[in-house]
Amino acid sequence: MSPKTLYDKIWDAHVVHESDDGTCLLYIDRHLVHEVTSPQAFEGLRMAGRTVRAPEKTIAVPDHNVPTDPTRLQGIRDEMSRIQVDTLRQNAKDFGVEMYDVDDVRQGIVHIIGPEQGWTQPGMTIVCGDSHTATHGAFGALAHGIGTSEVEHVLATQTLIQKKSKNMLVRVEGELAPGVTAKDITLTIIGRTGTAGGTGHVIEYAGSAIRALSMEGRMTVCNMAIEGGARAGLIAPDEKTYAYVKGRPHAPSDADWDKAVEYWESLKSDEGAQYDRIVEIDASEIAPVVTWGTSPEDVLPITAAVPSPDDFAGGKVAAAKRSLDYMGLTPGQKLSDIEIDTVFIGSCTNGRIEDLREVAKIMEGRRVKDGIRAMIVPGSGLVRAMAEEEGIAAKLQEAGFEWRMAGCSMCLGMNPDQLSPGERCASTSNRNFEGRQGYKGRTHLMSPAMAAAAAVTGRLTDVRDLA
Ligand SMILES: CC(C)[C@H](C(=O)O)[C@@H](O)C(=O)O
Ligand code: SF4
Repeated sequence: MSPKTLYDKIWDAHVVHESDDGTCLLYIDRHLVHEVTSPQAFEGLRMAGRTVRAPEKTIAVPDHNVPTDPTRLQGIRDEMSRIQVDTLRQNAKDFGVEMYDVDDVRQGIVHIIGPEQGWTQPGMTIVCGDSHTATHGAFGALAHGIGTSEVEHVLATQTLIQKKSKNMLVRVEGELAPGVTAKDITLTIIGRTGTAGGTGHVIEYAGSAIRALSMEGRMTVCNMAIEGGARAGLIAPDEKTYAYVKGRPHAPSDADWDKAVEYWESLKSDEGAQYDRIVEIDASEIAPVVTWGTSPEDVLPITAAVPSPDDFAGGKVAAAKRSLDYMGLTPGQKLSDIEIDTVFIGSCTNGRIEDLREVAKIMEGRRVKDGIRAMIVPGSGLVRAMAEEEGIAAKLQEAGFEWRMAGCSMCLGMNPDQLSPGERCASTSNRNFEGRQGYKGRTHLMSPAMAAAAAVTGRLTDVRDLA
């Protein structure tokens, strides 16, 4: 048998049928559903008189539209958002799908609660009507973002029609320098390969720097695979993965656990497996980075200066000009001189407990600069509860942060947490597109540590320089 990649193995284990043109029907192990991309899918089922094929493998949670202040418990004021969340509630009830509602401590961003509740496990196929489903790949699960018509197909059949992607390997070897985190790794990769670098591929992240990351860090890396153009991101499971999954509400237990681990042990790319593309990165060369433009590939070390359109070629010249204009930046300006108005810590990229601990560590003995709006939005009710129990929440509030309830929040402008026109934000989220965080809002992507440093000084700041 020829050597297989991790992607090949999970793929092969889930093919139900293959057509002559290579189109496959894949069995889906887990289906995560949120309020934005599911209403028409459930409506389609209803009109066709169908049921949900495997409600026990389906879980619903509202996250994008929910306000993150406690008033949401009295009902959502915005009509569109209220209708979407009410519709999810009704659909979950009608079709027998479990839902973590806004008053449930398990509620949170769909990609945070999947792993947290043990729904996400190695070797599984996982889908969600959301592009950042790639996050779950950190467990060695094949996790695809899908569209609403596919959501309907999966609800009805528990299968997905897919063509196999190519294999891409991103190997990050060596040790990270102090102040450099998983977010810097994933942004640096996209800076290097571009937002189209992974097109048509599933990326497997490997190498000693990836192995050294916690599960939280690995989720941060896989979360942004989609920003690098890939169909999914994957990391082979290991002892850290098993330790994270073990004991979670939906994880296998007792004899099932042993059987599961035995299978998970086989989920590694074989020696000699072929990749269509290989990218190698030296971890020791990665710096704390920020984005300067309106694409996640616009990445530079914080020690650099704002580029000039002349630094680019082809279509990128005009794109850079437009970006700089939108971002209100001048070529040659030092990145660390850029003043910010807002700091957002949260999202499915960096809203986990480890991220909040990192921020708390940086804020030790420091305060949010006067006049800066800084908010922390835990990725789930459980992350929030854990941070409160550990005393992190109180410390961060004392340091000047707002402490919110779980949701996508300011990661995208679908709920009340938004930037005003022209406002500039140091953000731990994953997209810096025009208007992403609010009309004419300006986003700089970075790690939680770097966002905390920006909160202290009121400008983009090298976390290594904090006095
Ligand atoms: C609203 C949803 C469909 C969207 C996605 O697919 O990613 C959102 O989560 C995002 O991050 O832009
Ligand atoms: S936190 Fe942001 S990126 Fe993640 S699912 Fe929500 S809107 Fe999408």
